[in-house]
Amino acid sequence: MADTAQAQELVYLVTGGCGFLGEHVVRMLLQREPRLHELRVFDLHLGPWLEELQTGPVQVTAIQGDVTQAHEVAAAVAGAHVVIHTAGLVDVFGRASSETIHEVNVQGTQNVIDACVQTGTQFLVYTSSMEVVGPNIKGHPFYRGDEDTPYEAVHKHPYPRSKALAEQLVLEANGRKVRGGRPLVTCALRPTGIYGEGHQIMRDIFYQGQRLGGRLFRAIPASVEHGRVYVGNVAWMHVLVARELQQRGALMGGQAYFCYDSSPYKSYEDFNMEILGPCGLRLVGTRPLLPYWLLMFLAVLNALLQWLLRPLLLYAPLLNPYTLAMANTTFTVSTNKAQRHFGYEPLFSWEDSRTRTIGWVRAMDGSAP
Ligand SMILES: NC(=O)C1=CN([C@@H]2O[C@H](COP(=O)(O)OP(=O)(O)OC[C@H]3O[C@@H](n4cnc5c(N)ncnc54)[C@H](O)[C@@H]3O)[C@@H](O)[C@H]2O)C=CC1
Ligand SMILES: C[C@H](CCCC(C)(C)O)[C@H]1CC[C@H]2[C@@H]3[C@H](O)CC4=CC(=O)CC[C@]4(C)[C@H]3CC[C@]12C
Repeated sequence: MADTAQAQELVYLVTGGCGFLGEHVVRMLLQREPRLHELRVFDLHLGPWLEELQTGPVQVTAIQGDVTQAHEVAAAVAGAHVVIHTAGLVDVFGRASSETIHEVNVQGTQNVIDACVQTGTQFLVYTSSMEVVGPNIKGHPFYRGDEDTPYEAVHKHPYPRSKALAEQLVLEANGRKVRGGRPLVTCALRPTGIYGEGHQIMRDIFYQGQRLGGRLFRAIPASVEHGRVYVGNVAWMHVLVARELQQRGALMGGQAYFCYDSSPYKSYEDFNMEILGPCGLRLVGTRPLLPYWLLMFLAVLNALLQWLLRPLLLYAPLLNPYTLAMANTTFTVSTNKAQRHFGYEPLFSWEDSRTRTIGWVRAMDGSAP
């Protein structure tokens, strides 16, 4: 818990604070932000675990609310010094309509910016995504790139399009005068594929492997590298950015930073096996068992089935043309911008990150739905 010897004066708001990343940000703030007086956790769905946080020295205020409702956002933001905006609709599987994704990710973000301006909150950290850059639908590799690497970003899918628009809104809002006359200071963090305790897709793939008798079948060439970053390090980066933005606004305001750590560069499936292998799963095949054209055919079939079945039920498998293209395109980051601008070093080594995630998966063993 926070070091109570330091003055506890700050009020933070975390939107989406009950999500996968949001929960880690909330817990990290309580452990590593000694100046915290009140932590507001805003989410559409509040988690029961918030109850156990009420006993510490920091006042934890749970706010059930919707970022698409401007008045709810303004009420939550009023009086906060810092907003960490992680709330978002993460959907690349066709569960939600493109209008809903836009409403939550873009209009929701605009509401957060407006609320900061109206109520006088000066510091805003936005959880963006690697997807604001790529991979693009042309399959161009982004190999060990940084924030300045030129890349043809083409956003056809509603999720990356919404994240790119929202990031642009946040970065362009830097410098706007908030109530009281001070400038708004904003920045954006761009995680690559996050993994760690609570990762829903890892959970789904683990259960899928168990149903298949402890096996997964290789679909992606091992040569395709996919950037991954541990959730604890992403949360730590948010805490650090929020703190340093208050001191180094001139340097950091209006900037975007990739989230990175020492997790190895591997294909999506080989990386998952670093975690799922020690949990009893095996990846069958050194090469994809099905040719790419057949996988694409199945992906298109899934998309067609999704469309046909929509009036009756929601069919949203992992494989669709977009996820196949993503998994098949190299996208890895190599940068030290966060270290240069605000002294970021990963809090968790790769070994720690892996061990913690393996422990979480093992604890699920036997509880398959
Ligand atoms: N999971 C990943 O690999 C990556 C995630 N991100 C970004 O990180 C952020 C958090 O993502 P995750 O934790 O993975 O997703 P998540 O789905 O676990 O968390 C999102 C949270 O936002 C809340 N939320 C959704 N709509 C809301 C609304 N209208 N009003 C209030 N709250 C709402 C949800 O209830 C949920 O608790 C998102 O902005 C996402 O775009 C970025 C890069 C990678
Ligand atoms: C689900 C995909 C893997 C499917 C493998 C297949 C086709 C054989 O069944 C995942 C591959 C890449 C993932 C995405 C990537 O890590 C970047 C992301 C960033 C975000 O902001 C949100 C999550 C995601 C879109 C992530 C989603 C799962 C994959 C598409």
